[in-house]
Amino acid sequence: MELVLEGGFVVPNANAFGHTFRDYNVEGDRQYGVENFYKTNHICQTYEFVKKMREEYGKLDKVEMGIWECCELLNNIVDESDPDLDEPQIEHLLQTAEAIRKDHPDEDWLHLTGLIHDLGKILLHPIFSKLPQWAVVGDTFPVGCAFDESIVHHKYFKENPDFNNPKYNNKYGVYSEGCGLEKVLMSWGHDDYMYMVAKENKTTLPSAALFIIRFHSFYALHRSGAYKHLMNEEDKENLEWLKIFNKYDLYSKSRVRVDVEKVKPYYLSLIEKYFPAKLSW
Ligand SMILES: O[C@H]1[C@H](O)[C@@H](O)[C@H](O)[C@@H](O)[C@H]1O
Ligand SMILES: [Fe+2]
Ligand SMILES: [Fe+2]
Repeated sequence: MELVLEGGFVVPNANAFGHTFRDYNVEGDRQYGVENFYKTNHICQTYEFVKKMREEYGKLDKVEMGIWECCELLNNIVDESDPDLDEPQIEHLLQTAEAIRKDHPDEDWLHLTGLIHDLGKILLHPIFSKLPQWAVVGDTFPVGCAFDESIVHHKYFKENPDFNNPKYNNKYGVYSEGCGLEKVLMSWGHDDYMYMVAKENKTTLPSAALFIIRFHSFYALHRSGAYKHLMNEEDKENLEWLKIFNKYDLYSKSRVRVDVEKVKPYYLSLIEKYFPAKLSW
């Protein structure tokens, strides 16, 4: 009973644990850990915290390495916020990229976006002083304005200091109608970091790719349609690509293995096309 979409990527009806995807309410050890993760995440991600992290990690002075090198470093990293997957991250990157390639064979930029979208999780590695999980993974949301009800485990925001700050706890907060997501500070994590890395290292990927990387965990926007009042025209166009991308990011999380050595030459050629050989991280 699998649903077949246009080109050939088959959307499975269960995640790696045999549950429906993104179900934050099923009972079990994994879910317990995920809920605890969001509790800390929602309490600690404040406007001040995000500003500090963007400043520190925006320096990109931690290490020099290539894109593929980083993929390999992610080999032992497991994301504790994810209710659908507990495989090492490199599997997820290749599964996403390969699923996109099946349905959109000519959009090579989108294949590469699939491969690199989660590379920011390298912040969990000891070379980045091993940031805690709550500051790297999980869904993201704007800070500096009210936390929308559609964000997973919303109740934990009550303990976030910004929740009671009148500067931040209303619809627009520090932003204005149609100001553009470019200007919006998002909770700190792998998305914003990888966006900075790609941009500052002068990738030639199109703007839709950078948008996908930066906002792929922003489910309140691309799944629930919240925060639309902050978007500008360019955001609206890019959001369509993000929605296409999300299907592969989410539903390729199954136990299907990818033959790394077989697909590696193809991805190395894309990396060469869109990135310098070494990047500053
Ligand atoms: O748990 C997951 C995981 O951390 C993903 O990488 C992120 O993009 C998702 O938004 C999140 O729900
Ligand atoms: Fe992600
Ligand atoms: Fe992902």
